[in-house]
Amino acid sequence: MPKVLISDAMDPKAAQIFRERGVEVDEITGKTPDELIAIIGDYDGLAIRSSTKVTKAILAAATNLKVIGRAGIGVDNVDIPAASAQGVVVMNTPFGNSITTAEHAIALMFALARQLPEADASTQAGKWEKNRFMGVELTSKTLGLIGAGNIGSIVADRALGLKMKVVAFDPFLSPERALELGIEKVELDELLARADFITLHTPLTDQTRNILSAEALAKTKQGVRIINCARGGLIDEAALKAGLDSGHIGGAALDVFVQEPAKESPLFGTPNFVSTPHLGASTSEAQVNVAIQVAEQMADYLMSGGVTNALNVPSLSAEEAPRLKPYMALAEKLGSLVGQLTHGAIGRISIHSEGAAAELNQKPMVSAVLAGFLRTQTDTVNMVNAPLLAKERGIEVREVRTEREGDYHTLLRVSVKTDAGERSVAGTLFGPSDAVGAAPRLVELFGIKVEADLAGHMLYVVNEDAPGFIGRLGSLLGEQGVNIGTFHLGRRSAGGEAVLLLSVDEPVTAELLGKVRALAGVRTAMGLSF
Ligand SMILES: NC(=O)C1=CN([C@@H]2O[C@H](COP(=O)(O)OP(=O)(O)OC[C@H]3O[C@@H](n4cnc5c(N)ncnc54)[C@H](O)[C@@H]3O)[C@@H](O)[C@H]2O)C=CC1
Ligand SMILES: O=C(O)CCC(=O)C(=O)O
Repeated sequence: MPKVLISDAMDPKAAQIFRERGVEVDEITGKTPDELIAIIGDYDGLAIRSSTKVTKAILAAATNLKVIGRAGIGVDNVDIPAASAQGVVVMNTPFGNSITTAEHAIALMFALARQLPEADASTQAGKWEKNRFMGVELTSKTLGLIGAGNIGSIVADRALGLKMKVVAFDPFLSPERALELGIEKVELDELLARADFITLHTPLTDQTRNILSAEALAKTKQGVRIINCARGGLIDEAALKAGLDSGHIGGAALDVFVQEPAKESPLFGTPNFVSTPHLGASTSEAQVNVAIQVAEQMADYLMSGGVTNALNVPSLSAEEAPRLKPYMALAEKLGSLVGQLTHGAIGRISIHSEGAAAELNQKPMVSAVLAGFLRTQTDTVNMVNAPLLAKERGIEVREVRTEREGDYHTLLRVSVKTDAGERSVAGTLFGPSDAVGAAPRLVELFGIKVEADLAGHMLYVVNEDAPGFIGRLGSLLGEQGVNIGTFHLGRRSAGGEAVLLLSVDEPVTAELLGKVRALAGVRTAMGLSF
């Protein structure tokens, strides 16, 4: 039974769903990195929010880990390249807390417009300072949106409802989408010059880090009010403090900080500064949503191989997974076969699906071919890191589909291009037509028709097609005490090149290969394993 660790506070629904789905679950929160390193080796899955930092060191200790599930959106607390290199799937729940976070941004905008936190503190201190707290209306003001994705577009919708004008800077926002949202797409400098309020809704990336730098803040309108419910690091906090102190910035509200938890900050105590402790996603509705979603996604993956909302591997629904399973087995075997039979640098791998195979999700099959191929070179490859490793090795990967059926109802062909030219192998599935339960079968090897199961240990021989050869080989194997399980034969033309694929009970030894190669008519002989 797979085992999951929930290492951050999460709605109890998550643990309930894991158990209902047959996944064992431990909830152990508040561990230090070293304490986590000591226990993580026991788990197949790790469910987190933002507190657990999944570093390289933690991943190195996570020898059984298959999936990390983030109950939320931002995954900047996970070392995704390290997870991918280790073959660990990283998933998030992209929509479960968007409304809640957008509402928090709107709440903070109101808090700034009417100085609510300071007015509250003053009133409860018995001061009744009616003249001190003069606010501004939101109606007709311009809201500058940096990032108009899921959360940004909900903020825009709410702001339009408040009769604000919304301008947005987002290089990936299409003009059609801007029109649909009823907002104006602008460049960053124009947004800075026009906005009365600025709200940030981008991930923290190399491009967005310090997007509100000292220089950018200097371009903002006098009295601008700034809200950040996305990530610390998007705003230069020292420059923000200087802008608030000088009065150029009329107010700032931060839910997120460069250093979290933010137990101290030069910004604390600054007039017109409002803060919350990364509460953007903290509503009961959002927490139930993300807990249910993360547990369902992780359980799907651990129990049936379904992949949803993964950031480092193509999606594969739990319904698709059983249909694709035999194809992935076929793809992996074909990849492994070409990997074992090909020597020298590979420039390109092409994966061509024909007939029924072409109607399926190709990405998992491509990953399986690459994993099978690369496993002949490295032990640390799997479906998750195979595309990455192929890229690192400079292998171009091509995907071709032909929906029309050829000789077979369904076919996968894997071709590799090396300095010596391009060669291909092809396989099909035998068995039920919906593929569930069907068995992989090799049908073509380097242009020669041959029918073989690729399983266990095999002897591969290329020889000249001449009378007596099979007898000589059979006698040799008998003398060497090698038991033949299955025997498959194919030839390019009568008297031309022939291939033999024999399944044998034990791995083919170097000594046996030497003797086979010494037989008259043998061009190549190799041992294969699947
Ligand atoms: N405070 C909190 O508790 C929460 C914070 N978040 C944060 O909010 C962020 C946004 O979430 P979503 O809207 O769901 O993400 P999203 O991926 O739907 O939207 C992000 C938008 O940022 C845009 N973007 C990317 N690079 C940009 C750049 N250089 N300049 C301008 N725009 C750029 C993208 O095109 C995209 O439209 C998350 O990455 C997460 O860090 C999310 C949930 C809760
Ligand atoms: O889990 C949380 O409280 C934080 C949510 C968040 O920052 C996110 O989903 O990106």
